[in-house]
Amino acid sequence: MTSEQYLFDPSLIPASFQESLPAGYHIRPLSVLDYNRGVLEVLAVLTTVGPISKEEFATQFQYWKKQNDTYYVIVITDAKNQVMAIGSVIIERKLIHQCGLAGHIEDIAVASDQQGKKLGLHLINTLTNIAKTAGAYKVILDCSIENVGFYEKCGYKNVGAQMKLAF
Ligand SMILES: CC(=O)SCCNC(=O)CCNC(=O)[C@H](O)C(C)(C)COP(=O)(O)OP(=O)(O)OC[C@H]1O[C@@H](n2cnc3c(N)ncnc32)[C@H](O)[C@@H]1OP(=O)(O)O
Repeated sequence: MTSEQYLFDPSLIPASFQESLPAGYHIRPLSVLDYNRGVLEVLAVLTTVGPISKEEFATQFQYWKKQNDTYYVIVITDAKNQVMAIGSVIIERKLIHQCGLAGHIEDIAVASDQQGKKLGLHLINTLTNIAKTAGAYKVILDCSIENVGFYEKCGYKNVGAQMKLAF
């Protein structure tokens, strides 16, 4: 039997983050097998996902995996290993701050029927810790006005404006 392929080493998520989750839930790196565990359906609570084949999912997963130390996508699963929540932090390598690292939190989604159980808070705490452990000097994110209160509960501060040019 081959072992499951994760996006990054699961030991980068400290046991204490696991232990503080509500009973029956598990937090771990994205797996290539999560395609069949509802990961795209969870992301659809955030925005349009579009049709993505199993092959396209695997290709994206392998691309992320090859960019070592850059893409950290985590999921929270239930007791049946079905995906209930997902989030990412991308580690940017800068020139400023002496070639400093900045974490960018992206694409946070908790399944509609799982919201309000602190899964979002656990995602953000875990992603923030991953960025800190990687050596980032800051973590930033964009969100709607409606979600500012959530991120404040996670310890983040509202410090500016978001600019966008959509194509
Ligand atoms: C960078 C980005 O991706 S921004 C996009 C974020 N994602 C979305 O908007 C998709 C749809 N929404 C969701 O997936 C979820 O509702 C999330 C991620 C916003 C929140 O996740 P949840 O698991 O429901 O929140 P969680 O239970 O962890 O809440 C933690 C605290 O924040 C509060 N909170 C949750 N959502 C909000 C909100 N929109 N505004 C104000 N406070 C909030 C909760 O009441 C809780 O407070 P408490 O500690 O006083 O009880």
